[in-house]
Amino acid sequence: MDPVIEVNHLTKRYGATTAVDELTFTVQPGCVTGFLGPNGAGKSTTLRMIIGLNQPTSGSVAVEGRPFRQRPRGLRQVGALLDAGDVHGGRSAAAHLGVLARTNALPLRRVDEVLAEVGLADAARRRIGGFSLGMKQRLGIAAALLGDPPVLLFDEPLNGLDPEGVRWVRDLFRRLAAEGRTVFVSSHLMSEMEHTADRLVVIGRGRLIADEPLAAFAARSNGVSVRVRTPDAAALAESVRAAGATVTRDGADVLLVTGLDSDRIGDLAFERRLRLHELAATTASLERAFMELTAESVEYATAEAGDAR
Ligand SMILES: Nc1ncnc2c1ncn2[C@@H]1O[C@H](COP(=O)(O)OP(=O)(O)OP(=O)(O)O)[C@@H](O)[C@H]1O
Repeated sequence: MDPVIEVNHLTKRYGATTAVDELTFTVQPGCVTGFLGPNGAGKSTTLRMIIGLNQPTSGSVAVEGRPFRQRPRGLRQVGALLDAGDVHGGRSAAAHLGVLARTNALPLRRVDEVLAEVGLADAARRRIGGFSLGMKQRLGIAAALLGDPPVLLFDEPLNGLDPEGVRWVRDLFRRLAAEGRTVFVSSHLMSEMEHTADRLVVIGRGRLIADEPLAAFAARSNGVSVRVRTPDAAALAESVRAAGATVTRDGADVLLVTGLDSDRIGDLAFERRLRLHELAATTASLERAFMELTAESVEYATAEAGDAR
């Protein structure tokens, strides 16, 4: 499938600060892509350039093959939640969305539809000023959905949501992706992305660190482990060792495997007709992969700054 968002050698400088540095990646439709990086890595700046709110210093961005324009059909092409706090507190939720619908030539019935979709139907007439951060996030998501767009960008959408809200957002993103839309979601926390994203674009200091499926990202890190529960532990341990992995036994039926990803372990078990009762990359290892890889980028950036002197 053709990529929907194409970021090509994108660079943004603010004076001496290079916020985004020669970034190149693509985002595909039909899946949730996480845009991950530590604070200040350049995620918001990149998202703003994708929708034309910031101009690149150099490089380019295309959405569905050409630079994105807000008008005339912007909200029908791309919906974005960039800053949930950036709303007029004196307006009601319905009035806020009503203004957006009118100024973008969208049918007013969409206002009630999206408010219902994000669970704010009962709060439609309340002033936004009295909303919790979680409700503002829901309202921002409603605004992104207003034009029923094929492309959706969300900057830190899980901020301020309670656990029920987080689950709801994850389900919503999955559904939007299953409908064939392009869903690009930023976060600075791997723990938020590991149950949300299918693919990851990871950046550090404005530079690309990884662009791959979540499982491949986990497997790249040294020391990443996959937890396997199997009644055939001894036989499976032998097979994965033979394939080059390191195995630690954790009780009678649990193996912790490093050096092979879960896809490969599952395939090996299938080939040897060994039973798997559980197969999961461990949470800590994904977080560790992220920390290791972003730490490397920081060292790299520092070394390079030294070279330039
Ligand atoms: N308008 C601006 N003027 C000057 N510097 C800026 C501006 N916007 C961003 N920056 C700088 O660019 C870098 C990247 O910022 P950006 O907000 O894009 O990062 P981020 O990954 O979204 O981080 P966070 O998760 O903290 O929002 C930071 O060093 C930031 O201070």
